[in-house]
Amino acid sequence: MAFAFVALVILSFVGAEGWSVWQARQDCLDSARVTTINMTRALTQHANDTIQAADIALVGVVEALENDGMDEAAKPNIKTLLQRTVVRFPALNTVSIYDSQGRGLATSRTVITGKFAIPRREYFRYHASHGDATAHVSEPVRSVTSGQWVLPVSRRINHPDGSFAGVAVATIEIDYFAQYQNTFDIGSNGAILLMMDNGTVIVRRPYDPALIGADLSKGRLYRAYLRTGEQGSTVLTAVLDGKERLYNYQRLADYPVIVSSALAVDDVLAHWREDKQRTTAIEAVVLAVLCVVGYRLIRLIDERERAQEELRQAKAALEVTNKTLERLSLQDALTGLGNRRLFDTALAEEFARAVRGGTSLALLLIDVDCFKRYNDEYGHPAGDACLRQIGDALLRTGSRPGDVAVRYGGEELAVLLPDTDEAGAIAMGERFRIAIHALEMLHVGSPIGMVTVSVGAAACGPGLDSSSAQSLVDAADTALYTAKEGGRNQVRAAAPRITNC
Ligand SMILES: Nc1nc2c(ncn2[C@@H]2O[C@H](COP(=O)(O)OP(=O)(O)OP(=O)(O)O)[C@@H](O)[C@H]2O)c(=O)[nH]1
Repeated sequence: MAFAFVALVILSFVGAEGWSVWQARQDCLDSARVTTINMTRALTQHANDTIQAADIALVGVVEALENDGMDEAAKPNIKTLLQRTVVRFPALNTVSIYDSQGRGLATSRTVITGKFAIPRREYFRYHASHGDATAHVSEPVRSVTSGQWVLPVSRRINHPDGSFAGVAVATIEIDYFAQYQNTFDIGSNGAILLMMDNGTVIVRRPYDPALIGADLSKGRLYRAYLRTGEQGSTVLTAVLDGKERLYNYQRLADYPVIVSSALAVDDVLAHWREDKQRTTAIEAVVLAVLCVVGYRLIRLIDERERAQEELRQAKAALEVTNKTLERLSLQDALTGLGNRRLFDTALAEEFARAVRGGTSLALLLIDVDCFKRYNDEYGHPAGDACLRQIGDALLRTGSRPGDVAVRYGGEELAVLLPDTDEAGAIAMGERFRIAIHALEMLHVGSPIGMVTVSVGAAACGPGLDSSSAQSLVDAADTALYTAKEGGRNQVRAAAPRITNC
């Protein structure tokens, strides 16, 4: 029972613990998901605003060029316009103008490090072949004017007749995005990614220049993006570093760029794990105390129940012993009949019952005839044996269950007969006398040579006064005396005065 209790407590604890661990893990991941959603939103807004700033700058530049022309005379003004534009939009690295052949016409930069021409650039070829007047965001490239990694945003410049006049390009330093990414707390294993919507990396945190321009279109995150659409969340193990992360991603509304932020599952759960270890240790101690106390308590209850059971058994044994002792204390050891004590108690009870119930009560006093001579002739032990046989005969000679047969004293026996009148008492006395005579025990000292008894019978009926019990005994004794006087071996009733009382 105590072990069952301990097992039950431990099982309940483990079950509840398992459920709460799962629940707490889910809660942590849910709140991390909200964090990544908010981060992604801020990063998306920032990327959108930055590209939009470049686009707005280009709109002004292209408008001015298309209105004022791009000939040699306009060049100084163009340069000033470009430099002012860069100053107005701090996100911009450079704003440059290229002619229809891809040759550099003007740039906001004062120093040009590379070859100032872009005929092979993807965006140049795009604008040369597309007449649309929208901004074009290209994959990151190394700037031809500064050599830095930049994100080009470009617009087509048209001649008045709508033919291709060249390209205006505003570049945003990749570092500008990287610095903004660094303002977020993503733990030691989180990640932020800005990529083209074809899977080409613009910049990633942790920063790695080797990753700029890398193709992640085969990656799991990109595949998740393709599956779910413009935005979503997912838990993935990154191919780049093998870390399991909770990702949130979103495509910019106006530009072909995707932003993703991610927190490592290990980082997310680290705090919780620390707390969990602490609380689990405390819970384990409490559980252990509970088990020990509960175990001891149940052992004590068991022991108490055992002690109570032993006590119950001892009490039952005692009751049996008491009953035996009580029976023995009321029994005559020689004849097995009741003893004088039993007679006195039974007489008082039966007499009271007869008074209460208005019934009759009879008493027989039975005395062995010439027993002194029997003893003298056959010896005292033989006398004892004779008395035993007489006792047996009394018990055998069908008295009613309520009758009480006792050894009244010495060789004198008595039988109390409830609800019996004088006639009944005489009849019963006769039956006893005959039964004893029928034993045919030799007695040379007796007038008829056999053991016989004399019986004195007395009875009393309704209207008794309760002090008359002794009168009944006296009457039976007198009757017995009369039987002896009358020659023994006979039944005599008491004088009418007694029996009709
Ligand atoms: N063996 C034996 N004898 C007993 C016992 N109790 C009484 N006696 C004897 O019974 C005898 C009774 O003798 P008495 O009272 O003189 O009467 P009786 O010889 O029977 O003569 P009557 O009663 O007149 O017929 C005595 O000798 C007692 O010793 C007993 O338990 N065992």
